[in-house]
Amino acid sequence: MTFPPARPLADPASTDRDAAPRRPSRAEAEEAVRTLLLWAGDDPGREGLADTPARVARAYEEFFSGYKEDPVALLARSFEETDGYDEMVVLRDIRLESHCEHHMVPIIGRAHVAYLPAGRVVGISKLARVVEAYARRLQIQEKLTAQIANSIDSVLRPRGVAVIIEASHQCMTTRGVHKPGVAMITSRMLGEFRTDPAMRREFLALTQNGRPVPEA
Ligand SMILES: Nc1nc2c(ncn2[C@@H]2O[C@H](COP(=O)(O)OP(=O)(O)OP(=O)(O)O)[C@@H](O)[C@H]2O)c(=O)[nH]1
Ligand SMILES: [Zn+2]
Repeated sequence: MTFPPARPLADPASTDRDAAPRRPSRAEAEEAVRTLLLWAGDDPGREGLADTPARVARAYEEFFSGYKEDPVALLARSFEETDGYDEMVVLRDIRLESHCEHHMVPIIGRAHVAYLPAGRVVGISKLARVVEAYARRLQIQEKLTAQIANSIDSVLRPRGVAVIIEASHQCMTTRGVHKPGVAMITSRMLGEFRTDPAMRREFLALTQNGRPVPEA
């Protein structure tokens, strides 16, 4: 099973007008940044901005590197020698850096991920890498939360998966409604986390201790 980008980019050589948009060249991306600099009211030719289009293109490669990641491959390697360990595995406070798909500005926060092993466990860094693979795309928080939980569920087939994301959206703090300090909290509970209130309570007790959400 693979989780490709929502709509894969077309082959650059394609002439099919109905195909998905082709990936532009780096030069075209830099030209687009120059246009935005002009739109902002500045002079892209002045010294301080001369290298900015190239820097922005590089930054975008980093911010949106998740499109190249395959979360299924990240989770594919699991370990069965656990001596029957079947309690909750929780990764708390995974730093989350994403970008909102409406305004392309940062979403900053943290994610908590848990699962209930059914015979197999996965390297813990891989759970953090799955968070990163989906976060480094254009997102809304609800979809990000669901994608993380669904991919762990479908690859690892555990007895349950729980994901909570607490994040601050720069599109709400630095523009528009200007409401700093507001945290958006989303969760997705699958399997026993959904059906067993005691299991859910234990996960919440382990992860929710009232610390403030990092500011965006
Ligand atoms: N549900 C959800 N909404 C989000 C997320 N990130 C940003 N938004 C919201 O998406 C909405 C987009 O609304 P629009 O009315 O199209 O955009 P806008 O005119 O810029 O709206 P304002 O932000 O209110 O100025 C805004 O309310 C954003 O706050 C997210 O992760 N989940
Ligand atoms: Zn936004």
